[in-house]
Amino acid sequence: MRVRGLGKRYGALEVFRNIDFDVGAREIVAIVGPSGCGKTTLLRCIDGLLPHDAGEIWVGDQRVTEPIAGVAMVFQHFGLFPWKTVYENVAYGLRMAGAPKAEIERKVPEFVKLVGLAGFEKAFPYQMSGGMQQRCGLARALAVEPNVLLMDEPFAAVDAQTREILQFELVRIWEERPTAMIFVTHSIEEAVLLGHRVIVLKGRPSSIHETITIDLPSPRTRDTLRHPRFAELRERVWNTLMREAREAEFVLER
Ligand SMILES: Nc1ncnc2c1ncn2[C@@H]1O[C@H](COP(=O)(O)OP(=O)(O)OP(=O)(O)O)[C@@H](O)[C@H]1O
Repeated sequence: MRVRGLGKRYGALEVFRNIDFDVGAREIVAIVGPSGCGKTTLLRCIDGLLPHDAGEIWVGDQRVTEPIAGVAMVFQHFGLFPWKTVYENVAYGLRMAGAPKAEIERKVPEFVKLVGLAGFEKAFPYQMSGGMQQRCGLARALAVEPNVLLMDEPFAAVDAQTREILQFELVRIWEERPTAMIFVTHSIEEAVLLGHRVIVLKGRPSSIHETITIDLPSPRTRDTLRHPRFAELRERVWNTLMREAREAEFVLER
């Protein structure tokens, strides 16, 4: 997918401008930036949920001007229907995409299993931990087999231990089902651990300040965290961000 010259404003507030980047079909691009720089807004534009004011978004040969089937989103607060079971939540995305009944019946168990929720098909969100709910959110997004998967701080609402488990689960799942992925996070460590490239947004209105290639071996594992290059790259992103953060007096999670 590609984004060219993208700009967005909310009335008088210009959020970002001149955003240009590509995401390869098997690439994870992480986006970091100070709070309020427009990361969620950018994802919602790419999802077609929000109109953009300038530029273009292309998924394959399809221009995004409204929600399209090839793009799926995983939300920070899971975005599950509380009155629907795991099975029904995962089926929902497929139903919305117009999938026939037989396909839904085949795919839901497949993707529930892929995210490690087999046996929980009949559970409701309130009966599950945050981590399990996010696995369900991931299954729902993946079941439509999107060309682009958008992740908006997907692990921010779970505890630190669960977050670490889910990060490596995501690596495992992505290795099985690679897609283009845009991963928004406040955590520099998470961006470097998961991303093949990290985009740093800055300024008001924000734009891309730097794109850092994460040349760490894949698949990423817990050993990646101890790789000397990991520390170097984390410092590089940190320094880039903190320079901006100090200027703007933002506080960032390291
Ligand atoms: N619907 C809206 N109407 C008006 N302004 C908005 C709206 N949504 C967001 N904003 C503003 O646009 C800017 C970007 O918001 P956005 O949530 O995209 O930033 P973010 O980088 O995702 O923030 P955070 O890291 O805190 O989640 C902020 O100044 C925010 O207050």
